[in-house]
Amino acid sequence: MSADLIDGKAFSSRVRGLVAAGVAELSQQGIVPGLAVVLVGEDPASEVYVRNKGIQTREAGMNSWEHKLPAEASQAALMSLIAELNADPAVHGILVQLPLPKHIDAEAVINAIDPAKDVDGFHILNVGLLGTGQKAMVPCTPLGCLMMLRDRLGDLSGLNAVVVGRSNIVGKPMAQLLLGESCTVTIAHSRTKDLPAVCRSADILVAAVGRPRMIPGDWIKTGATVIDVGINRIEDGGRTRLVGDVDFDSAVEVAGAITPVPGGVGPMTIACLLANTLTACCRANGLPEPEGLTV
Ligand SMILES: Nc1nc(=O)c2c([nH]1)NC[C@@H]1CN(c3ccc(C(=O)N[C@@H](CCC(=O)O)C(=O)O)cc3)C=[N+]21
Repeated sequence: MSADLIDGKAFSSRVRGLVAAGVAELSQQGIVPGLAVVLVGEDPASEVYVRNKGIQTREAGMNSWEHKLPAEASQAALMSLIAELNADPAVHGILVQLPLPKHIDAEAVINAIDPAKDVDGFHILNVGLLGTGQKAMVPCTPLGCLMMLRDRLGDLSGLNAVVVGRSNIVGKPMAQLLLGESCTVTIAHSRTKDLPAVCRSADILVAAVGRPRMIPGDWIKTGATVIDVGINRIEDGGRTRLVGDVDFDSAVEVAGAITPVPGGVGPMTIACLLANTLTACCRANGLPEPEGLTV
């Protein structure tokens, strides 16, 4: 048996099409959504990623700004940039690329962002809104995963969902979203007892641990839907390539459906960033929210 592939690349291009249509509608009222991305320091991988975001933002018809600060930039300099972006009515979304250099208090920076412009959904206000089932800005990666799950499975209620990984960025918000869909949710992590057995109980398995190919096929229930959030760069015969947290070759034999890496969750993350920027812009202007792009 071989699992169906959940094509995140194709799905993300549909999402970006919906965003572009929403942006075009807004433009008739003279409104252009804008996303500001802040990058501190010069990590080559981050720069590639930030450049891709900029390209896709402009392709959707939105304004895009990149603010690059040197690695040694002070906390105060970063805070004053955030204050400027908060006050700028042309900026509807603010993303501060993580991780930040060690001398910067990342929590303080994130919580200084206007929650209405927090398109990453990392501000404590948005975390609390999501946790209490209220309208929030939802973190992009979990939002993209949920879109793919709904598309594949329709109603998720009553399904056993296991999220492996408890990060604030993916694991915890993913679990909240699945609970909101009435799944029975387990958050597993490095201290979980008998992780293989816990994973085998999952109808929906979301892997977000950041350890290359950690989850083999024999941890997966036959027919399960597997969402692989991991994007790990590994050495393979002198070359580097990307692999997920799931051992794709063995998992594909057991799962009912699985996201590949690359071409799965990654492209959906960027598409959802654009979706959140459109949503933030609509809310800022008191307009109805785009359909199919929010939870
Ligand atoms: N505040 C903040 N928000 C983020 O959302 C955020 C961040 N900081 N810091 C870095 C991580 C990383 N991240 C990725 C998104 C898409 C791909 C992506 O599209 N990957 C392609 C492969 C790209 C390649 O070939 O390298 C894929 O999976 O198909 C990768 C990585 C968002 N992040």
